[in-house]
Amino acid sequence: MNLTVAEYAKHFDMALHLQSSTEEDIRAHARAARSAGVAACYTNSFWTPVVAEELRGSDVRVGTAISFPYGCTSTDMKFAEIEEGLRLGATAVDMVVNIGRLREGDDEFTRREVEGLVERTRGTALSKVIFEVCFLTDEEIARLTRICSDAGVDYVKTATGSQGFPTEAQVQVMRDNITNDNTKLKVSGVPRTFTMPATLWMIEQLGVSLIGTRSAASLVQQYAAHLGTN
Ligand SMILES: O=C[C@H](O)COP(=O)(O)O
Repeated sequence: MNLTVAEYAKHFDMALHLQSSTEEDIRAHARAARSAGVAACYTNSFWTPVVAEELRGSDVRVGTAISFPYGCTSTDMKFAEIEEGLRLGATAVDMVVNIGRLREGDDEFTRREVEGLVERTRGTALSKVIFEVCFLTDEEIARLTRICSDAGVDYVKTATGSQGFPTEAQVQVMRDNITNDNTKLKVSGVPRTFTMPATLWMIEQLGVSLIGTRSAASLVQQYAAHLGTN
């Protein structure tokens, strides 16, 4: 594929979702994301205005995470959190689905949440739905992927990074159940020790469009060094 460093960087969403983060931690995270030239810089929604301020004038999207990490706040709370995030400058919105309702087979409930995200973000921000595949069967992963893709979600996303790691087989189930060209694949929740060559394999062989990780800036540096030695 021979990606340039800038092209490689745009395959990353850099995320910092730690309860202990101070405002200075968040500002440093946003500055590092800006300097690395990643696709988006994510935090929990409280920090959205701070990230928006740090990223002003750059092409790095302001990412906000909704009902993160458990996904079990009420639907109205999720929608209010999305609307506030957009008002405060978010240009990419990742929402965790209600895993329990999905496992119960309540597709109508799931569809309503997912469609609510798409309606609110359309034309303003990218929409991404977070699954937490470690809790789901392949059938549930396939069903949720189809619901998201049919609803017009921009990205289906494997995990929050706070629970189990997604497997390659689970990523393939997601990829194989995307129903149209508009929905892409974001892999996150991968082991924090994963390597730059592993990210290239995900992008080039597994059909992954975005990788969500706190390690994004370091991976971009590793890729630049790798190109420098080739
Ligand atoms: O949204 C989730 C994050 O991209 C996960 O990143 P992390 O596993 O490095 O915390």
